[in-house]
Amino acid sequence: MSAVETVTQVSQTLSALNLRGGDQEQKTEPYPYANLLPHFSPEQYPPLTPFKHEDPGFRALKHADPHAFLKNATNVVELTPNLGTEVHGVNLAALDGEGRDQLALEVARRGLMVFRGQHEFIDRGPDSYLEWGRHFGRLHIHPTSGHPKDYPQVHLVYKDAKSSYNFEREDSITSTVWHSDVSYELQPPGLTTFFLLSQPTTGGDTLFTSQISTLKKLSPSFVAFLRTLSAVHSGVEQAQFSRSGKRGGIVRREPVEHVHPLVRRHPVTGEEALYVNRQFTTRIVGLKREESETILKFLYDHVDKSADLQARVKWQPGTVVLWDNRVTAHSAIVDYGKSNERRHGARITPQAERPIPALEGLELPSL
Ligand SMILES: O=C(O)CCC(=O)C(=O)O
Ligand SMILES: [Fe+2]
Repeated sequence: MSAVETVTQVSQTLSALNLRGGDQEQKTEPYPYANLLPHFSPEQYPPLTPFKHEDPGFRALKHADPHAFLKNATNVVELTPNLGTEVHGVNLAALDGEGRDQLALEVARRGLMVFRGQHEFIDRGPDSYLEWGRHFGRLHIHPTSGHPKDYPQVHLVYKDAKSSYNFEREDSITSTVWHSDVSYELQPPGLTTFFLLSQPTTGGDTLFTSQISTLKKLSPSFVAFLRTLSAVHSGVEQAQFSRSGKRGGIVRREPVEHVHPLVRRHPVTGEEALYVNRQFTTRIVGLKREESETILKFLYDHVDKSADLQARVKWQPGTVVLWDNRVTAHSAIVDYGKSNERRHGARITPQAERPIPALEGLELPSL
């Protein structure tokens, strides 16, 4: 083969490869949720201000049949005795105001609800997510997380081959971090909606636990003591994690710390729930450091190992999950890292009331 022939053959091979590359590109579908990819605007937000929260669950209490929103259900399964109901056949996108109120009440009662087949809800897009969330309360804007461009109220979780905006700890043996979302806020979230736009073939389930049941496991005299306590919840570590370059590296609102009762009462159901979590609770007010550390460690260990109080959601395309952030805790499971598949989730996070102490009149010191 002459040098010219060799060059011609090489260039033909290259153009064939290019062509194939081109073909491949044409065949690769554009990502349908590209408009919802994480965006890290450098915008700065002022501190959140207090507001009056009116819980939608109260309205449902007055309804003759608070389960009317489930009338089209084809299957309703209790995931565990302690928390979680899975529903098939109900289209969340079609729920009117009364239906949404009833949903809020049922999520308060069951802690967690999993709705399958919600493609319409998910595909309606971000304006519809905001309209949905506003029914339940003032929408929280996360101080550090990524959000779809122009929609700061939509909190995103995201991981693919190139990037990860999860709250992961490379220096830990576990990805399990039980938490109640943004509990450092003065008025942390209540009825919370979360769904995946993209998910790995396997893995990436989400764990939930009932903080009502966690409390019920403890002896009455210990619970009576816990009711007298309050604890500091801090957003400082999350902000530092972000400032260190992880999770987009943006802090849009200065981190805050607030004191909440260790045992809070749900405003609608009246149930008492443990309200501390390993991610954000830093110390119990008024106790010596060692006492605070020992009690918190005991409570976190109790949550960690109480598999009998937990439910695990396995995601399917079209799954929408709702939880009551006041009476549950949850954790992502990051077991899919090696597959390099995309996991992309969106959360709509209405804030609720300032946590109500189970012990009436409990003094909550301001920091
Ligand atoms: O990614 C998950 O499974 C849970 C994420 C999470 O904790 C949240 O969005 O609040
Ligand atoms: Fe969370």
